[in-house]
Amino acid sequence: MSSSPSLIHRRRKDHRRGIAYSVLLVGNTGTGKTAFANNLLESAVFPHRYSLETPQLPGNPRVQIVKPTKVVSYNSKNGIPSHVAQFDASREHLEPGITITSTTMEISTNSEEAGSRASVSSDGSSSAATQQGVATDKILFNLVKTHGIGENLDNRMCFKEITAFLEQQFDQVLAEETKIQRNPRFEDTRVHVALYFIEPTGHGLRELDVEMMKRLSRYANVLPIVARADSFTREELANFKKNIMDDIERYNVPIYKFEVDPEEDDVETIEENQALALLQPFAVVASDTKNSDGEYVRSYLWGDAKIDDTEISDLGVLKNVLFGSHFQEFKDTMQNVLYENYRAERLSSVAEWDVDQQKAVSENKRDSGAPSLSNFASLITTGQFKSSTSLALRPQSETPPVAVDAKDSVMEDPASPTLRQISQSIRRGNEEIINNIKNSPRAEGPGSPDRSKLRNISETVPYVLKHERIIAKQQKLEELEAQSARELQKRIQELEKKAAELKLREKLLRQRHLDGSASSLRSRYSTDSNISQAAPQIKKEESRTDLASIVSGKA
Ligand SMILES: Nc1nc2c(ncn2[C@@H]2O[C@H](COP(=O)(O)OP(=O)(O)OP(=O)(O)O)[C@@H](O)[C@H]2O)c(=O)[nH]1
Repeated sequence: MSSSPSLIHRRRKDHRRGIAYSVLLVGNTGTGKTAFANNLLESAVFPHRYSLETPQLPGNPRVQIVKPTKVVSYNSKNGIPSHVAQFDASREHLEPGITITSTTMEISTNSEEAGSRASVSSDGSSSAATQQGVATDKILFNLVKTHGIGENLDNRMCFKEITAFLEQQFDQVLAEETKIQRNPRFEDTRVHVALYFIEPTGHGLRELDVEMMKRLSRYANVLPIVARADSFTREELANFKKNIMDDIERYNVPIYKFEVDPEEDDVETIEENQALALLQPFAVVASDTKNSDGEYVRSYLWGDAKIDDTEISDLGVLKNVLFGSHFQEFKDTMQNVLYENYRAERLSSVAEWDVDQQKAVSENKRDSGAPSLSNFASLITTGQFKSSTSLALRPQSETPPVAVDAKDSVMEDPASPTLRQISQSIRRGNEEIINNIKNSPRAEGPGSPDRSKLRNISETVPYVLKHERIIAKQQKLEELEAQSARELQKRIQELEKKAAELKLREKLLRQRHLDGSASSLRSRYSTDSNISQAAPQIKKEESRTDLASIVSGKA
């Protein structure tokens, strides 16, 4: 396929800015994501949560930070979006829910490295750089990291925050694509690869792992990673890897598999992919310590282990897969499979709103040529458009059901007639439009109704997406407010309980004080020595009864 001049122009610009590539590190807290990120970049870019020192840059002159770490999730305290705040690793655990951060770096590769690192793609052809006909020397690398997974009592919030973030990156590209006038400075931040760090339990996958990987795989190529692999003996590691892969098969988790196509792939690619498939899940050992030779090592009581040693860690292989052999493959799969599916679903849903609106207008015998924006506005005001109903296909699940909160279950309730109706009519409407366009060449005329429907879609999409984001933020705020109200209520109850306890104590003390005065009175005025001896035997319970009756009874 020949490239148009404008496409070539855009590619040249991309080349100048660097090829955008995003990797997401997800996993429970403490699984070694930060150490791994620093090892991946061979540079102390990221501070650890427990370390108060900001890392001294750079260990690696080829890595330049273009945009420092910032919070990109909508995570708020007092209703102020935290993405305006700078990220502070030592305070991350104080935030509710989880935090997602993004750091953009420019990785320079000299021509030799560009040849070896980013040249061989899965189909044996040359990759990103050479396919574009220019020598690549820059990758605009966006590293996204999650913080705080597994720290909350209820981890359901994590799923929502991560998928909302990934979805938002897709939406931004979709909105940009449908604009008549595109922004030449638009930055594509869609995630190409998600590395999911599995805790080294030695057993297999947990429900959280299965659910998280399933959700991630709708938006990115997911690679499961065995974290802190030095926790195992050789045999234990082999067993753990096997258990993980068995669970992935059993629960139908659509991770990225290094599959081969004997008809398409050359022998070398087939052998490489087969070896990588056998190695999956990659087991990594990470460290922030360097030995005197400048190599990253983990120093144990019994000696040092080099983290690049392929005998003990798959880190080197993984690096090569990410930046070398599968660089282009990951980009292509995300764009051509994951994003395209998402886009088709999204546009279908928007098309349906338009179709419904036009139907409603024609039923009311009004002009059906209303502009899309007003269609959209009326959808919102009439409540026909429910932003929270994402119609993207859910992957088939055999997972044991994970409890979802009430709002979720309402949103995703298959029995919900509105959602089902919307979904069915979207498909019908969309198929109809596509069929009409395919079957009738005349329909491609500038004035045809299908053409105008498509134009309406492209005009409507950015507004729909923007509205959805506003609604999502509003929902998030409401959730946070509800959470604060619950916490406040709990605190009030605790304080009331404490106050009651204090009151009781005060009463007891006063009683005891009165009892003390009574006994001293008795000892002072009583002539009978027995009475004064009996007085200290008054029990605590008795002290609560009427002092006068005790005194009169015993006197
Ligand atoms: N034994 C072992 N320890 C590791 C490994 N990688 C990291 N660690 C240690 O594990 C601890 C946590 O590592 P981090 O890299 O901060 O973990 P993280 O996943 O980024 O943690 P959060 O920032 O809380 O999400 C640190 O003490 C690391 O030195 C590893 O491969 N093996």
